[in-house]
Amino acid sequence: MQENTGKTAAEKIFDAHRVDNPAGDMVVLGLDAVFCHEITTPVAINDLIARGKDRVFDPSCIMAVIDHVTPAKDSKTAMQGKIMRDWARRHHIEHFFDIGRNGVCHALFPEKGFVRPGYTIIMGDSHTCTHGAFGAFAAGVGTTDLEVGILNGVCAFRYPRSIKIEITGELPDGVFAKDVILHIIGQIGVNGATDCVIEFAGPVVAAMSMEARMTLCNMAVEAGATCGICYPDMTTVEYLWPFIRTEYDSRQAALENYRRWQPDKDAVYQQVLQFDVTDLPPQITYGYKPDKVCPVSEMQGTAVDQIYIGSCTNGRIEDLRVAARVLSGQRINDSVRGIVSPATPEIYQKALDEGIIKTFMDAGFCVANPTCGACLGMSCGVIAEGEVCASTTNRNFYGRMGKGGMVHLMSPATAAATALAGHIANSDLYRK
Ligand SMILES: CC(C)[C@H](C(=O)O)[C@@H](O)C(=O)O
Ligand code: SF4
Repeated sequence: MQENTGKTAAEKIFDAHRVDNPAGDMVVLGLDAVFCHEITTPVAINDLIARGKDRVFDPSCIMAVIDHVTPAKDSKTAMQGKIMRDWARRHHIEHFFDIGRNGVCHALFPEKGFVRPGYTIIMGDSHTCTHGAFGAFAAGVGTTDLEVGILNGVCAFRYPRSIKIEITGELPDGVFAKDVILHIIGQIGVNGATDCVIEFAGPVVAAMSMEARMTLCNMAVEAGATCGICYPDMTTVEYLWPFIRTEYDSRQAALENYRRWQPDKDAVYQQVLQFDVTDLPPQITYGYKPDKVCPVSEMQGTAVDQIYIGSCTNGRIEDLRVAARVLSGQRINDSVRGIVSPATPEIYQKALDEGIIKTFMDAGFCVANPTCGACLGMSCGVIAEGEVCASTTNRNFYGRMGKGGMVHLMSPATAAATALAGHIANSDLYRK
């Protein structure tokens, strides 16, 4: 622990939330929120019940959703939903999102205003790092930590080491946050940031929307990071304003307050890396690990069977807008099938209002309800053995979207262009 130097963003959050220092560099943090979904939470709930500890530390700090397989596809997933539902009712968990109001957790919870700069958040889900886009420390945890979090509102972590990644230059047309993060992971590798917090800094991040920052932070875990963090600024305040307007006299006042979660100038990093994205072409994965990354042009013409647009990485309204721009007025190739799943009901509604759903349907896409489903090969678009899916998701492990299937990760623009061509292709939004 550094005592006499400036602090990183994560160090500031840790120092403000420390409730105990059990041993060595372990720190027990007080939690601002515990997020829950129906795949990992029922295991924790059942264990707490078995141990006679069926309690929650503060129902107002628990946000829960049924999102991974919804509507349920079989008796097992129906039971997982039921356990969540009964638990939420029993403990008066108000922020519980069931069918009709449910969407992919990492898109839904920010949209509901549950994340704030400086917050500490845990969830039994590896992409909890997404919420660091707001300047929070948000980390995926296992069942034991989740149980302790639910019961006592605390979680033990090692005092964080941070890597600062400065993204400079200017993003070319048709190149997006997804291309940037794929490129970074391709360069630093799947272990490049193991057990570290990545701070995403620099002018390109400062110019990004909250949606784009979430895409960036979402894949921090694919480089091994505990969390990705973007610095809270006016973009953050603007996004949160509907939820915080009663707390602050002005946006400026909110910003002044949130600035304390930015790192100090003399903070000490394990590593500082720079990426100039001015000449970055659209990126794609070619193997079974997210660091097998190359320019889309190198994969041009590769056959695919299915195109999937959705997930906590790229199922937000901006993503659907970009894909719809590429598809506009055209039909996808007869040789492929397209599936789009807007990540939340609010995104779905916006996409309807803006005519985006019509664009997708006219193009020949199947519009699925908001759910993780196909992303982890559980429902709504599982691929067959030997099939290939062009996907806007975050994981390309062997069989991820279906046993024996292959996944290529890419941006929504590339996915839409691939759907039109019937094989991997750059979108015409990319002009170089
Ligand atoms: C089901 C859940 C535990 C899992 C995760 O933690 O990441 C899922 O969301 C995924 O993306 O594979
Ligand atoms: S959308 Fe995919 S990566 Fe994101 S939480 Fe769901 S299953 Fe995990």
